[in-house]
Amino acid sequence: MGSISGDSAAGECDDSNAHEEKIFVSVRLRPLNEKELLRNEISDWECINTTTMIFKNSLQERTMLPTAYAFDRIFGCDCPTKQVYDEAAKKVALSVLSGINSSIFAYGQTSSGKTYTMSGVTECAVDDIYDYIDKHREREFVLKFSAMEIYNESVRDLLSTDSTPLRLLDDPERGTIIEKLAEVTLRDSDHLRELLTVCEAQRQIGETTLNEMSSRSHQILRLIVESSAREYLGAANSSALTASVNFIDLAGSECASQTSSAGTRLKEGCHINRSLLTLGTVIRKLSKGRNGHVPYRDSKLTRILQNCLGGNARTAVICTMSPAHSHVEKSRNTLLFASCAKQVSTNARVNVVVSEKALVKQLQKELARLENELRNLSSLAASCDSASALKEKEYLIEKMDKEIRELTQQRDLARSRAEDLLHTGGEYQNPKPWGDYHEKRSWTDEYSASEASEIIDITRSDVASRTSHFSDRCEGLNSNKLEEPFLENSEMQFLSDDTSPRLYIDKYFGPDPCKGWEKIAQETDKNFEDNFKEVQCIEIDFANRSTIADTLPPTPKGDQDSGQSPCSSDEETSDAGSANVPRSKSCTDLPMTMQKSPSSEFTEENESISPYEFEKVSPERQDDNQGKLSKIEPTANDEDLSRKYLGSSITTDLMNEKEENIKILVEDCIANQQTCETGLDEVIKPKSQMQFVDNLDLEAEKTSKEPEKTTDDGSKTGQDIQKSTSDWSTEFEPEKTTDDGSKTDQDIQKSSSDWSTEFEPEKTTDDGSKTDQDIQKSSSDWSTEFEPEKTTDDGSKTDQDIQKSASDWSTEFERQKREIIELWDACCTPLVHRTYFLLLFKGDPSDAVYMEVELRRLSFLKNTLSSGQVSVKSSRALNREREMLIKQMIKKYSKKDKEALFQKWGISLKSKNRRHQLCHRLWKDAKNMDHINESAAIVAKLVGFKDGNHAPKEMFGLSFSLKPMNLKSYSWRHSLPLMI
Ligand SMILES: Nc1ncnc2c1ncn2[C@@H]1O[C@H](COP(=O)(O)OP(=O)(O)OP(=O)(O)O)[C@@H](O)[C@H]1O
Repeated sequence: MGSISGDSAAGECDDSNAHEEKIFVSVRLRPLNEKELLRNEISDWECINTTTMIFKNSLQERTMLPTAYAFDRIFGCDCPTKQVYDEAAKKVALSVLSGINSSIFAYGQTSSGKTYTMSGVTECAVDDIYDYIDKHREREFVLKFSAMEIYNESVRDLLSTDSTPLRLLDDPERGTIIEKLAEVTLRDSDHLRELLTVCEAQRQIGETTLNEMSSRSHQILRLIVESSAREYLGAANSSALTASVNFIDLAGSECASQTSSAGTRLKEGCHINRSLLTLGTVIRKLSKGRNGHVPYRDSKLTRILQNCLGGNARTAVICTMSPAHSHVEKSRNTLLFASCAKQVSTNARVNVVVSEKALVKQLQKELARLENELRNLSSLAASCDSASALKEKEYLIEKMDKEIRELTQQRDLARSRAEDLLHTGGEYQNPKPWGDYHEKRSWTDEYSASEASEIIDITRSDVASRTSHFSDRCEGLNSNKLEEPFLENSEMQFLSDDTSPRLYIDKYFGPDPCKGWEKIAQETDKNFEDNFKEVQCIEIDFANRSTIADTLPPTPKGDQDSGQSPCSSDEETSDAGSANVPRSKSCTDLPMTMQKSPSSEFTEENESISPYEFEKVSPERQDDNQGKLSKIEPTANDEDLSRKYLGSSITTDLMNEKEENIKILVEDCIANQQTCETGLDEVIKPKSQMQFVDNLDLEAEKTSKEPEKTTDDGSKTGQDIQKSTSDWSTEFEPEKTTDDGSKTDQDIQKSSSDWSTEFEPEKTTDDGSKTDQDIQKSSSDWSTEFEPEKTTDDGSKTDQDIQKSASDWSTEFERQKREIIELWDACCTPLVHRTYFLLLFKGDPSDAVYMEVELRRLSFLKNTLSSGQVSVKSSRALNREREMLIKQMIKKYSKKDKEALFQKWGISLKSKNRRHQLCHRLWKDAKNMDHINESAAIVAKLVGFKDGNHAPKEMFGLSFSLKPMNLKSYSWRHSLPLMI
C-alpha cells in the first residue's frame, strides 16, 4: 500500500469498482517504559527492516516459536506516531474521502501503546481529512462524528452523557447499526477535536498494575464523510460520496496475574479477553478463506466491526507490543493475531449516494427499461402463443390431410367397384357381393357404414345401368372419358328416378341406407302418413269410389286390420259409412290429383281463362287429346264437380285444362328426358336438346301411330327416327295465326266447335240447367273414346247404351291392363311399381288416363329397348328388388304363413332358399292374371301396402318431396320418370 495523499484520494473517487485487498497489518514496538527499565528488562525484539522483526532471545529461551516476523510495516521503538500514521494508516483513513469505508484497528496487549498510537493516528487523519477538504473546495463535504465504547459487552455512546447501553440492530443494507447512537455533524476540525476530547473523557479507564490509565473498553470513533461536487449541487444528475472511517482502539488483552486485577478489573478483563478472543477467532476464520461459521455475533465488538472485517471496508491493523522480555508471551499472541489479520481480504468499494432527483431520474430510467423488457417478454410470450397456435393448426391440417387421403381411398374403391359392376353387364347372374353378403346377414341387422357404402355403390351401378343406354349413343368416344360424368349423371338420374331401387330405399325404408331394412320398413307407414298429409292439400274427396279389393286375391285379415292407415283420416272415416268400402284417399286422390294438377289449380286461378290457350293446339291434336282426356271427366262422381265440368262452361275451361294437361305431360316428358341427357350432351358431343326431344317424341308417336319400321336386326334406322320426329312435330301442329300473330275469330270459333263436337253439344233446359240425362250422359262420355255413342232420336242414351259403354270399357280396361302387365315384364319394371299400379287399376273410368300414360311410357320404353338405341339393364335392379323383398319376408310373414305360401307356390319346404325361390317367381308369368294378382298381393304385403286401398300415392310420383312445391310445376314433372 503506497502512501495516500489528499490528491490521490480524490482521484480514486472515480475508481468505484470494488476490489479485493488484504488488511494492512503493521507492528509498532513501543520503547521500554520506566517500570520495564527499572526491572532491567531488555528488548527481545529487533526490527531488522521496515517489514521484518526478529525475536532476539530465541537461543536463550530455546523456543521453537518463530524468530522472525514480517508484516506490511514494522515500526521500531523510536518511530514517531506520525510515521506510523503515514505509512500504516493514512491511506486507509483517507479512503473515506473517496467514498470507501475504512477502519483502523489498534490491537495489542495492555499498556503496549494502542491508545497512544490510535490517538495520534486519529489526529493525523483528522488533520489530513480537513486538509483535503480545505484543498478541495469544488466539493462540498459534510463530516459527522459518532463515538461509542463497548464496555463489559455494553455499547455506550461516548458523545452522550447517558450511560444507557445502546441496542444493536441489523439492517439489511447497512449491516449492524447502533440504535440511537449520536451522530454529530462536524463544523470543522476543531469541533471534531473537541468531540474527541469528550470521547476520551467519557471512555472507561481504570488503573491496573501495568497501566495507570488502562482503557477498560473498546472504543470506536466513527467519522462519516459525505461529499459532492459543488457544481452539480441540486442538479438532477448530482451524486454524493459517503463513507465512514472507524478508529478502533481495542482494550488490551491482559493476564489477570500480570495485572493483579480483581473485582471490577477482573470482570472487565474477562470481557475484554473474551471479546478479543472472538475477534481473534473471526480474524482466524476470515484468514482461512471464510470457511465455516464466522462468529461475528459472539461479541458486540465483532458484530459491530463485521463490515470492517472481511467486508467492503478498507482495513488497517496496527499491532502494538512491548519489547520487554516479560511480555514476550503476549507479544507473540499479538504477532499471531497480526499474522492472521494479514491473511484476511476485504472488498473495498466506493459508496456513491445518488441525490433524490438523480435517484428519481435513475428510477424512471430503470422503470422504462423494465417496461421495455416486459414488452419484450410479452412479445416473446405472444410469439410463443402464436407458435403454439400455428403448431396446433399444422397438426389439424395434417389430421385433415390424413382424413382426406382415407376418404379419397374409399372413394376410389367405391368407384372401382362401381366400374367393375358396370363391366359385369348389370345382369343379376352373379349375386356377389350383394347376394353373398346378404346371405350372411339378416336384414334385421343394422348396416354398418361400410355396408351402407356398398349398398350405395351397388345402387349407383344400378342407376348407371339404367342410364347406360345413353352411352350407346356416344359413338367413337372413349368409354373411360364417360365414366365419371356418366356416373355423376347416373347419380342424378338415380336420385330423381322414382323407379330406381334407391327410391324404394329412400321413400319406403328411409333415406339412410345404413338403417336396417326392417327398421325402415316399420317406418313405412309413418312415411306414408307424412306423404299423405302433404298430398291432402290437393285432394278432392271422392266419397263413392268403388273398392279395388275385388281385383286382388284375399289377404289375411290380420294384415288388413293391422295398422291404421294414415289415409284413414277422421274425415275419411266419416265417409266410410257408405255401403261400399271407400277407396282410400291415397288412391282416390291420385286421379283427382292428376286432374287437378296442374290444370285444376290453373283453372281455379284462371276461372275466366279463354279458349285461346287451347287453340294453340291443332284441331287434329285436340281431337286426339280430348278423346283421351274426356275419360277423366266422368270419374268425378261428385255432383258439383260433374256439373262444373259438364255444365255450360265446359267448352272453354275444360278444353284448356285438358290441353294444358297434355302439354305439360309432353313438356315434362321432354324435360325429364333432357335432364337425363344433359349431362351426357355436355361431355359426349354437341347435340341439340330439341333434336333429342324430337327423337323421344318420335318414339312415343311411333308407338301409338304406326308400326315401327325396323332394320333387319330390329333396330330403327336414322330415317325412321327422323321421320318420327317429323310426325311428332305435326302432331302439335303450329297454330294458324294472322299476320300479326293473333288468332282469327274463325280459328277461335272453330276450336270451340271442334271441342264441342268432340263432346256432343250439351242439351240444356230452357233455363240453361242440365237435365239428369245430360248428367248421366256426361258421366259416360269417357266411353265414347272406344265406340261411337248410340243415342236415341232425341239424342239421349238408352240404358242399354250405358250398360254397353260400361261393358266396353271393362273389356278395354282388361285388355290394356294385360298389355301393361306384359310391357312391365318386357321393360323390367320394378315389382313395387307394378304392384301399386295393379292396385290402382280397378276399372274405373278414371284409370283410363293413367293406363294411357303408362302404356305410352312402356311402349316408348319397349320400342327404345328393342330398337337397340338404348340398353336399359333394369333386370339387375329388378333382381335386387327381389332380394329386398326376400329379406322383408322374414318380418312380414310368420313361419306358418310362409310355409303355406311356399306350398301354394309349389315350393318344397325341404328345399333351400325358399324365400329366394318365391320372390324370384313373383311377377314372372305376365299372361297369368291369377299369378299376377297373387304376386301383387305378396309384394303389397312385403312393401307395406296394408291393403290395396292404401297403396301410397308417392309410387306414382306425386309426392317425392316433403317440401311444399308449386303444384303446377311439381306433380306432373315428378311423375314423368315413370313415363320414360
Ligand atoms: N511509542 C511510545 N513512545 C513513548 N511512550 C509510549 C509509546 N507507547 C506508549 N507509550 C506510553 O505507554 C503508556 C501506556 O500506553 P497506552 O495507554 O497507550 O497503552 P495501552 O495499550 O492503551 O494500554 P491499555 O490497554 O491498558 O489501555 C503510556 O503512558 C504511553 O505514554
